[in-house]
Amino acid sequence: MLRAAATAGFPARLAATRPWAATAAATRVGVAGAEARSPLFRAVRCGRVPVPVKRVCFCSDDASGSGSEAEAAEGAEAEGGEAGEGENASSAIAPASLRPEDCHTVIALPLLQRPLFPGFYMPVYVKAFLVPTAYIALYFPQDPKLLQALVENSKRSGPYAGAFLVKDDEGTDPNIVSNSESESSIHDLKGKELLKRLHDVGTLAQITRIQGDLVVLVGRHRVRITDMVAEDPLTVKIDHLKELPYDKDDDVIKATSFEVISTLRDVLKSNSLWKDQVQTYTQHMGDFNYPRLADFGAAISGANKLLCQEVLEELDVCKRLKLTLELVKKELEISKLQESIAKTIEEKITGEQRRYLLNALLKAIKKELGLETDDKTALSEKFRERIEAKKDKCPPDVLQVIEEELTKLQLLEASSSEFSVTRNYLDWLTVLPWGDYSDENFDVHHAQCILDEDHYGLADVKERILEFIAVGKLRGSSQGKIICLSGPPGVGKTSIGRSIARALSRKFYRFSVGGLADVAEIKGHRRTYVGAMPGKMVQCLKSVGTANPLVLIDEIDKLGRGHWGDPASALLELLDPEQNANFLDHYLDVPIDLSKVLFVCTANVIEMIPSPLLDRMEIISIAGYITDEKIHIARDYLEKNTREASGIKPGQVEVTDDALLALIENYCREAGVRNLQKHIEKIYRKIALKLVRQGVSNDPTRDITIMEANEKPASFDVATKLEDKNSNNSQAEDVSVNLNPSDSSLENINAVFLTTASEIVDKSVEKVVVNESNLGDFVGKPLFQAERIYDQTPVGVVMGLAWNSMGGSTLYIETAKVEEREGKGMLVVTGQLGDVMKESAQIAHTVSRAVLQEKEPNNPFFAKSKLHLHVPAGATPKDGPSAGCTMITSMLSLAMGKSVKKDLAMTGEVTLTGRVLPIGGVWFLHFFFASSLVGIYMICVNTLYCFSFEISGSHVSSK
Ligand SMILES: Nc1ncnc2c1ncn2[C@@H]1O[C@H](COP(=O)(O)OP(=O)(O)OP(=O)(O)O)[C@@H](O)[C@H]1O
Repeated sequence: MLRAAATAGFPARLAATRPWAATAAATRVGVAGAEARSPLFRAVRCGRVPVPVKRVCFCSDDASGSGSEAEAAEGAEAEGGEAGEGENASSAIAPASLRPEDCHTVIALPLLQRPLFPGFYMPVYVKAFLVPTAYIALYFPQDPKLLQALVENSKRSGPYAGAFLVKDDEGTDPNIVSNSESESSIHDLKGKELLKRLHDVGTLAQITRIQGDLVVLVGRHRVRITDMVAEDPLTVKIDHLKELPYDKDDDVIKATSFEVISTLRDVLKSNSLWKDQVQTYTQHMGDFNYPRLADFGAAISGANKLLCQEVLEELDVCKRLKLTLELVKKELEISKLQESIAKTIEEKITGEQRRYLLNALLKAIKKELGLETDDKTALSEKFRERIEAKKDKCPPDVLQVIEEELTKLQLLEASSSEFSVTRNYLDWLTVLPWGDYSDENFDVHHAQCILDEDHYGLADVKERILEFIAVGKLRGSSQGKIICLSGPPGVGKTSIGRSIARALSRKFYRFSVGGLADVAEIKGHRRTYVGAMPGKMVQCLKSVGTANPLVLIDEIDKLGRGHWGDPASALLELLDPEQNANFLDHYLDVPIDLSKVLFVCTANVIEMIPSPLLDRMEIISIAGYITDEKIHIARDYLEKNTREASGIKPGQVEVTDDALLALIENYCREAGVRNLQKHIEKIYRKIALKLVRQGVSNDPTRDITIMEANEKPASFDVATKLEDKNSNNSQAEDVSVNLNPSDSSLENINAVFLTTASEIVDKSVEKVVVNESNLGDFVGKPLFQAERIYDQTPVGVVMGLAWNSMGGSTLYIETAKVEEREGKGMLVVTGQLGDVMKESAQIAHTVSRAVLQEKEPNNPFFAKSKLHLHVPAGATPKDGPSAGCTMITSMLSLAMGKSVKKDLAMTGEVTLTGRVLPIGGVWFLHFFFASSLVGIYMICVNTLYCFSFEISGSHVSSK
């Protein structure tokens, strides 16, 4: 098997990619002084063509004919001797007795990778077994017979063989390194088949040594195969080829050779690898001549084998030089590319290294100058500084924990995960406002002002808050209390919480517990968890920076029921004044005093608040607003805020009282004012668009522009302008006309002018008026229609009151007689009534009968009449017992033939004995009905009434 001679000291990689390099390494001899001796090397290094000097050449030189055979043999022996130093001397080849020119029959050696050039060495291995690695099977087939024949042949007739490049299989890319498969296939070929695969032109190679399976060849001159003599090993007849005669002084040849040398020199400059090779080769090159230069260039280039074979086959020296020039030029390009790649990579590496070094240097310098300590020390110092300021107020056990953690921090590796856990823990511990309380303001008048400033009405609520402040003033400190504001959405619970904080000069923090299911949100995670965080209360203290803030816990009635513990119980610990002086957060692991925190909770429905929590709270109910209050809130608070927020000036818009009333009655009937606020915002957005479309800009810079225009010394025809401004409102900027620099009373004129200009700006805008008639343009069609369907309620029809999701509404209860006959007394009900309401209707029927019996004992109406009771809006399901008294009144009205007052509505459950039960949420209904239907009275309040009915004139009503 065949192996490249990648000898020690020469990288195998290089041997694989540049066979000539491997050759050089295998044949390296002492090169000291070679550079100085070699004319070609000097030529290449200096860029000048040296004068050809006759000298003894290492190998035969057919082209120049210089050097005797004896000398060549001597050189070969010297080489062989040196290379084989310390090895078996019997393996050395005896000096050739036969002159190369006399050698006409040679063993043909197939070369797979590159042709052998005259004057160059090529080591080959001839092995009897297959080496599976393609990369070392470079030059020679494995063939025991061949090796034997070569040895015998060299002893018998002379140490010569023919080295011929193998042709590629058809369709094979010559640029792709052949694999061991194709190599092994060539070794299977014998005789003519092998001959067919060889290039005709090759090199007569002198076998300088055979040592074991290593055969060292040196190229002598070109030969051509003429015939086959023997098949195994393949022996061929050859013709000796000589270069065509050429003129040494021919300009083209000279110029081409100069260019080759100059290119070689350039390559040499950029490629240090080449320098080595050139040194090695040039010392054995012998005299300089053109054909040798061409061979040299081609041989050391990394060109593919076909291009090299082309050079080998070319006998015209000038053409050969040109071919070589192409190859070395390509080599130069590759060399440049190599250089740039190397440079880029080097830059990248050195850039990073440089930055690293500079950073390290900078750190060291800063440390040396005391400008910066290392990370750990800096951190510790930061934490110590923070806690130093609070040392007096901070509880001793907390100080001890901090100290321990700081010591631990110093011992930990900065890159360890525990370091970051400790650092975060210390960060939280030191940032909390230990014992840091804000000064409270117990001025009742001041608080009253603030509460009135922020909210209209709510007298009870404000009174309760003032009481709380008064107690705080007398005690000297306000105790941590839990106030719970309950009421429908949008009645101002959250905003009152904010106002209380402002009134007391406490910091305000709000968090919602609606849907909160994880106890860790309140109590924090244990520090051992990845990404652990303290609970909401600790976060609150960090964010407000004082230990006595007002904390608003929103939507407490919507607290979730968690899988990870019970949030309600956790909240209990937080809110309970008995427990919260030592509130323990899982993350912080040291007790925090929350007893000075004022907790305000909000809830829509207090029934939904867990009872242990409710037990500890002081409930303040906010019922909702009646129409009158809503108008005030809308006018004085919502409209004002919205106008400012939308950048509209007060003079540019007017929303009439009618419009506000219509808005409240037909669009925003709910208890709160959030929806009303949204509608007002909608109106103002539309007005803003309208104003901008009219070309209005409330940008203050426009006024300044006008003022600047007036600062010029100029006179102004005020009378004319005043006339003009009324006739043309869009000319605010055109006021600097009729300027007369000679006018003496400029100041006065300018003053008038400024007033005029601002008036023009104001007057140029058409005021937008929103009234009842155009309200629909701003907020769309009304959502609610008037519920009154009778101007005068007929006999058997009574207005009732009902509760719904919007708060409440009125509904009519109608009773009609279907037929009257003896024994037909019965009741039919319709109107999607639920079971409770149906039962209520039956009760009403019985009670009515009893009442009529009592009032008009002779009236047989109920005994004889089949009645139909209907509650209109049949598509809406209705249920509940509270329509009892309304139904009785309706039936009695029919029975007695007397109508009910038109402005009378009622509600209340009636027992079978005729007693009216208290109604839940009467206050609620009161507000709605009083706000929506003027003149309707409620007859049932929270006290227990005995049912009676009154007939006044032609009317009937219950009492
Ligand atoms: N009496 C009032 N005077 C002035 N503005 C009020 C009044 N009541 C409510 N508002 C305003 O109504 C808006 C809604 O109030 P807020 O958000 O406090 O309602 P809420 O009761 O907390 O509602 P929810 O239960 O949905 O949280 C706020 O802009 C608030 O300023």
